[in-house]
Amino acid sequence: MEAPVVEDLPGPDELLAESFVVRLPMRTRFRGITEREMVVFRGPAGWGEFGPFVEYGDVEAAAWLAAGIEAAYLGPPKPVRDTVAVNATVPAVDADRVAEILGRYPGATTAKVKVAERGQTLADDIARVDAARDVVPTVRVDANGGWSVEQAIDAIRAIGDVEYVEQPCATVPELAAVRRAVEVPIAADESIRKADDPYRVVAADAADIAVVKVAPLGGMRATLELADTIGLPVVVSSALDSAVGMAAGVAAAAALPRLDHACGLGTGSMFTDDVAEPFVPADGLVEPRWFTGDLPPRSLPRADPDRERWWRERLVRCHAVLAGGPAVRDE
Ligand SMILES: O=C(O)CCC(=O)c1ccccc1C(=O)O
Ligand SMILES: [Mg+2]
Repeated sequence: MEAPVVEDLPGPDELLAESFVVRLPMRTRFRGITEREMVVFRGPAGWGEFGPFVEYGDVEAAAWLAAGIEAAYLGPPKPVRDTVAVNATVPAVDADRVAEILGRYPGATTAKVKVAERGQTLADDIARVDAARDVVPTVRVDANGGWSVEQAIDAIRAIGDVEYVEQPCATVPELAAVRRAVEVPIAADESIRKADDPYRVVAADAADIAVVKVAPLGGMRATLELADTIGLPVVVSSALDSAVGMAAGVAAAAALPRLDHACGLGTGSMFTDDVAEPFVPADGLVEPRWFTGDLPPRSLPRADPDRERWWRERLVRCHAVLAGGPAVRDE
């Protein structure tokens, strides 16, 4: 794990002093989940989020805590733009639901459509992508590593023209093989977000675009640093963050010297409730906002008490990882 992002790592009690464990129900199943839980906590620079997916081990999850601490203690980096274009995100739903989902992203001209979902067929993917093409001019797809090289090549040819294909296969060599075989640009997501070495993607010529997510990369500044050194155009995307985590994603996107693609920062509309006013696009754009004041406490969607305990204990363990305590590894 990298060095802590703030000079003096605040203690776990301080992080939890003004914090809430929240549960955000989702409108539509996404990535196999129907609700998100996370901790939001307040520091001198505003609110930060700690919401690693529940299956992540403590070492991987510690990067998410580093990102939350950066938000709460350092605040956002200096922006270079006032607005960030966002894509609509379409889960692996039936084609007849696509228009309704796209309706939650007012003015968005780019849709990211999930494909290669287990239990579905290529025909389902094509129908879903075509339904999105009926509504927006630009469509990208995200397979989340669900295809073999052969399947990816066949599917990409069958799906036809798209802006790019995100993570068609699970591994870097597979991405490189697909990229050599097709004309369509390839974006790397998991190969950056979950990799020991995100630069392997570049060394292997495996991608045209890097998808970057602030929380798993350990913060806004770490994301800007990666974007600066990786030598690929980047797309900043959410990790299904609450409005507090989204603020950090939007802030990172707003601070990038160069940003050519719509970002995956519109997922606030997937929740039926949020910890603060969500980032809903207007004309396909979101504006940076930073949460420093009181969050509306009575309307906060709180998690069950046993889940609260689980999250607080998890935060304390991840804090120990950041503090460089006894060496721990995820299996
Ligand atoms: O990029 C987007 O449009 C939304 C974010 C998204 O798809 C996502 C959200 C949480 C976890 C993984 C992913 C992903 O890109 O695979
Ligand atoms: Mg992805």
